[in-house]
Formats: sequence, structure tokens, C-alpha cells
Amino acid sequence: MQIDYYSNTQDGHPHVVKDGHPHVVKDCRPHVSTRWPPRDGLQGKAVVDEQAYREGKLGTARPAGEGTSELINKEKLSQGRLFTRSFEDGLGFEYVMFYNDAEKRIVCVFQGGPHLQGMPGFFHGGAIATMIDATVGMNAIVSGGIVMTANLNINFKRPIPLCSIVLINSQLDKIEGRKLLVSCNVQSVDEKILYTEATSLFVKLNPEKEFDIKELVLKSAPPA
Ligand SMILES: CCCCCCCC/C=C\CCCCCCCC(=O)SCCNC(=O)CCNC(=O)[C@H](O)C(C)(C)COP(=O)(O)OP(=O)(O)OC[C@H]1O[C@@H](n2cnc3c(N)ncnc32)[C@H](O)[C@@H]1OP(=O)(O)O
Repeated sequence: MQIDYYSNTQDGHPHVVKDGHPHVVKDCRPHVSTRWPPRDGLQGKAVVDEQAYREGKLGTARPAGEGTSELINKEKLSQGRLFTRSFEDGLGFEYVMFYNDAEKRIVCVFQGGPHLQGMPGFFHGGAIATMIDATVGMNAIVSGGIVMTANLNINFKRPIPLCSIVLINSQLDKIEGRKLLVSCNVQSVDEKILYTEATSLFVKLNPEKEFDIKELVLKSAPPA
């Protein structure tokens, strides 16, 4: 997927204006806090049912606050915020993801802010890992439904300059039953520098009780 152009104008977030295949590419940005969770969709729902969790089972989606609540404090839960949206604009994770359904790929354009510093002048490895997890995770979610990261294997090859813009190219490699294997690399915008490579394993939770999370995630995209 060729990205030709980006700008920083829309919503104050990096925004790709044009790419090679606009007809198959969906702008998918659940991280924009005003749009995620979608009001009519997942608001107030917990991924893990506490009772099922205690019984060693996972993944029954149910409204948070109903039934048992020892595990997750309701008040704290209501303050829940997607980790990548927990910084002030411009200081933390600024990104947009484009999903190509036919190719099962997601390209994330990521511009980290100054509060993601690790070694002076470079991104913290944990911040890079977070964006990788978010990108391959979104690929697994739209491809397989409700999943969790079981394994994330990262090779950091070059340090990434703080505040630079990078592309995270992710690809669904295989689905084996409940397992989804997704790989990705992190490159400079001109694709001349390979910063990071990663492979991951996601496991679907409770496939029988799934609802169409893909539709909800894509619905959270802004109007074209
Ligand atoms: C109401 C719905 C709302 C949805 C909201 C969507 C929001 C979207 C918006 C924005 C998202 C942005 C995207 C973010 C993405 C971030 C995701 C994370 O960071 S998740 C946090 C970190 N991960 C954990 O905390 C998992 C902890 N681990 C577990 O809970 C379990 O281990 C789990 C679920 C991963 C698997 O447990 P089992 O009991 O279900 O399954 P078993 O039987 O153990 O494994 C199934 C198969 O997978 C293999 N497997 C499991 N773990 C493996 C591993 N580490 N390495 C290799 N294979 C493994 C096993 O060998 C087995 O394979 P064989 O079927 O036998 O072939």
C-alpha cells in the first residue's frame, strides 16, 4: 500500500490524505477519544466477564457494572481510557491507521510526541512496543474479532528519533483455529530505514459468543 501524502491538519492528528488504493482502504481511528468507544456500540462493556474469569474462562462480552464487580472497580472503570489516548494532544501517541480488507493489512502512520522519550532524543522501546501492539492488535481484531495478545516478539534494529513520523506496516500472515499470526515492520516514511520488526500471536476469546466488532471498529472512523 503506497502512502503518497500525509498532513497534520485533521483533528491535530497525522492524517493520510491519499494512497494508492482509496477504494479499498478504510480510515480506522478508534483511538480518537471523542469517537471511541462508539456511543451506540461498546460503551460500558468489559471484554472479560469477571465470573467467567474466576472460573478460568475468558471472553464473554458483557456490560461492565452489571453483576459481579469485585475484580474491576466501577468508578475506576468509568475513567478508563485507551492507553494510547492518555496523553495530551501532541505529547504522546499521535497516529492514524488504514485498513485494507482485501490484503488484510494495516498501515499505521505514527508520530510520537516528546513524552515518549527513552534514551535522550529517541523513543522509549515500550512506546514503540505499544504502537506495534496496537497496530497488529487492530489487524487481528478486524480479522478475527475479540482477541488478546498472547505473544509479541520485537527486534529493535535502529533507534527511532523522537517526534519523527514512521510507518508501521502490518500483515495478517495466518489464521489457525483461534490463533492469528500477525507480523509488522516499522520504517521511515521514505521506507529507507528499517527501525523495527515484530511478529505476534493473538488468540480469539470465546468465538461462540462473538459480535461484529469489526463493524463497530470501522464505524468509529470519521466520515470520509
Ligand atoms: C466488548 C469487546 C470490546 C473489545 C474492545 C476492542 C477495542 C479496540 C480498540 C483499540 C484496541 C487497540 C489494539 C490494542 C491491542 C492490545 C491487545 C493487548 O495488549 S491484550 C493485553 C496483553 N495480553 C494479555 O493480557 C493476555 C493474557 N493471556 C491470556 O489471557 C491467555 O493466555 C490467552 C487468552 C492469550 C490464551 O488463553 P486461552 O485459555 O484462551 O487459550 P490457550 O488454550 O492457552 O491457547 C490457545 C492456543 O494458543 C497457543 N498459545 C497461547 N499462548 C501462547 C504463547 N504465548 N505462545 C505460543 N502459543 C500460545 C496455545 O498453545 C494454544 O494453541 P493450540 O490451540 O493448542 O494449537
